Amino acid sequence: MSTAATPAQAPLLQVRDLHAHYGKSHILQGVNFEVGHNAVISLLGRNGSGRSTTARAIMGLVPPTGGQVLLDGRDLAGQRPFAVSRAGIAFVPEEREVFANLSVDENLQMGMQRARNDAPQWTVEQMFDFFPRLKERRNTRAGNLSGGEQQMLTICRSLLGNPRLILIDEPTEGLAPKIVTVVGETIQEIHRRGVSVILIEQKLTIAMKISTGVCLLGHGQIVFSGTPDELGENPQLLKDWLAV
Ligand SMILES: Nc1ncnc2c1ncn2[C@@H]1O[C@H](COP(=O)(O)OP(=O)(O)OP(=O)(O)O)[C@@H](O)[C@H]1O
Repeated sequence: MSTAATPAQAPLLQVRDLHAHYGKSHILQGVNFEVGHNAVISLLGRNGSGRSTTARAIMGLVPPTGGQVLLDGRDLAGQRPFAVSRAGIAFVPEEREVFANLSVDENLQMGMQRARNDAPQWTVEQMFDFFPRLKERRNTRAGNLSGGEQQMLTICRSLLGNPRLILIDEPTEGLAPKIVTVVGETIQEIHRRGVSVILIEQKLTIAMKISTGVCLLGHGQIVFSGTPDELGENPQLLKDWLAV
């Protein structure tokens, strides 16, 4: 009996030679990286290195001027943000996105309604388990929440949409250390549930702890891809491309 080798599974997301401009400024100059199924990839780099622009170009919020964004082999580059989100990529932007006039509960219901057609993977009660503070404030208008609470709510609403990949831009920016830990644990739980994550993060410690892979962005290109351990063994990289 022949024992044909099983073909290796293609990555969930392949970003290939991605370019983006703001006016005449050529910000992304051929970004290449991959995100596997069930991976947490941290995108690291100095301020202004193009991490947010990479996220926005993947989401179609900045139209790419070249390259591909392949989700399971299907090119999403140049599609509208709504289509990218329907295809299974959710975005949690740095500036928290909540419906300010709706309660916490109503915001979460909105997330459920925007879920892709697959069997729902998450419930509102689970969101409250992640962030009990949101449960306490479930009847509060989202506009009256603190910045950290709004961040939690934005993550929960995105998850309820049933994404295959969630892109989170600087989730811990401006949060108290205790909340930073909770956000880190939540990302680990998202990962355990089989959803891949791209994490844009300034705090190297948390990125190194929870990521399966790290990519360093410099001058609009990926200058290093590897495991957190490989990056940790290369202090010169950290010196050259991160402010550490
Ligand atoms: N809307 C915009 N119009 C023009 N230039 C922009 C715009 N947004 C970002 N830039 C410029 O593009 C470059 C990359 O910015 P980007 O926000 O992607 O960087 P970043 O790595 O996410 O850093 P930061 O956390 O500081 O935003 C920077 O030089 C920035 O000034």
